[in-house]
Amino acid sequence: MTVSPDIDAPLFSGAFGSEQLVHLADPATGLRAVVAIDDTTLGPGLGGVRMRPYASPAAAAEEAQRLAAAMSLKNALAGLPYGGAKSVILAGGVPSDAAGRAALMRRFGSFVAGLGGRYLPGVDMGTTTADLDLVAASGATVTCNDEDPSPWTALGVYQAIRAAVEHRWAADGLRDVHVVIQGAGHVGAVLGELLVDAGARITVSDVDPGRAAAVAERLGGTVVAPEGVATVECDVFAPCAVARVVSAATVDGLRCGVVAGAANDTLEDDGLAEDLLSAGITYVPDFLANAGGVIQIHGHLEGWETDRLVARVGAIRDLTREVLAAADREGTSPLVTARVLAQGRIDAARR
Ligand SMILES: NC(=O)c1ccc[n+]([C@@H]2O[C@H](COP(=O)([O-])OP(=O)(O)OC[C@H]3O[C@@H](n4cnc5c(N)ncnc54)[C@H](O)[C@@H]3O)[C@@H](O)[C@H]2O)c1
Repeated sequence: MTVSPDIDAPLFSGAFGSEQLVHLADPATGLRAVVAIDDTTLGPGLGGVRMRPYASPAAAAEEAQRLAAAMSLKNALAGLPYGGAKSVILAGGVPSDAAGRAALMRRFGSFVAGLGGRYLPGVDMGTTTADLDLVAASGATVTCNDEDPSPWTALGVYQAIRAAVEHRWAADGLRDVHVVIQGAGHVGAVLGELLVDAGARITVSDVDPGRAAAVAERLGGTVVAPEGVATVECDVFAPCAVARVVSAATVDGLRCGVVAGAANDTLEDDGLAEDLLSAGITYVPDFLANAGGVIQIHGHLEGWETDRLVARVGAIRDLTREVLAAADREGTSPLVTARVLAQGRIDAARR
């Protein structure tokens, strides 16, 4: 039998890396989307809907898969009953008018409903709670609600920073600790408040200079230009803006003792965790530090009181301490330790 090269050729490197990879297309509304369900061992795949331009459909699928895999680790490490998933909508085909966008979101919702609850979508970069209401109107179960999870994400990052500072310098609290916050948005601005309330000193950077200035003025911090943010001498660098801030090009320029922030995909590749270790920089894995938002989503679905939510998000501090101590003992990077812990929980549930 001859196999057609077209059939035999791999689609792209990670084509079979997810439990389920679904390509959605609806020419009538302009919808082109990919849903990556990474793993549902612990429960339905929880993860946001991202909408942005992609260079190619393969690039969109690869991003969905990579982000979905990170969601599996995040949910498992946080002890939540969810697997990991993510979807991306290719912005190139999305109509610019409100009615066209609404029709596309409804169609996306009907596709997601057809997955039978295996995927629980929420808000992510480029989508809003209004979009997700339309997705829900088509029968899909969605996880977002009117409460913005960002303050809870900020609280989790704050707890991770506290733990990392205590671990790194055997310090008691954050008094006079200098934290550089990249991104004065929903998470960064609240994180700044928590840090300053705890006695820390902050430097803020944002590509929107007005936003950085407003936060710095309100909290008594200073502003640094976006180009220079990663090389400021400080105790803690907190990336709360874009992905892949720590890269082969930037890692040698870092002048901090700790990297801990909200941005997903902080490291350009996993090997950089070893470089940070060799440079004596304590790295808190992003999927550990930024889990406050998914904990809030779960708490909302379960009807938790605020006290319970504060305690669960606060537990990120203990977990960070455990991960950093175990990494030291094992002589590995915290990324490896956190990943092994999260994967171990998934594997144990699978048995
Ligand atoms: N919001 C959440 O609950 C949550 C949860 C998990 C992870 N995250 C991640 O945390 C990060 C921040 O989330 P957010 O909700 O605060 O986003 P946001 O859009 O509200 O804020 C991001 C800010 O970063 C700024 N920015 C963009 N590029 C920049 C650059 N190169 N240098 C400096 N500033 C830059 C933007 O102008 C904006 O003010 C994102 O990477 C997001 O994926 C957020």
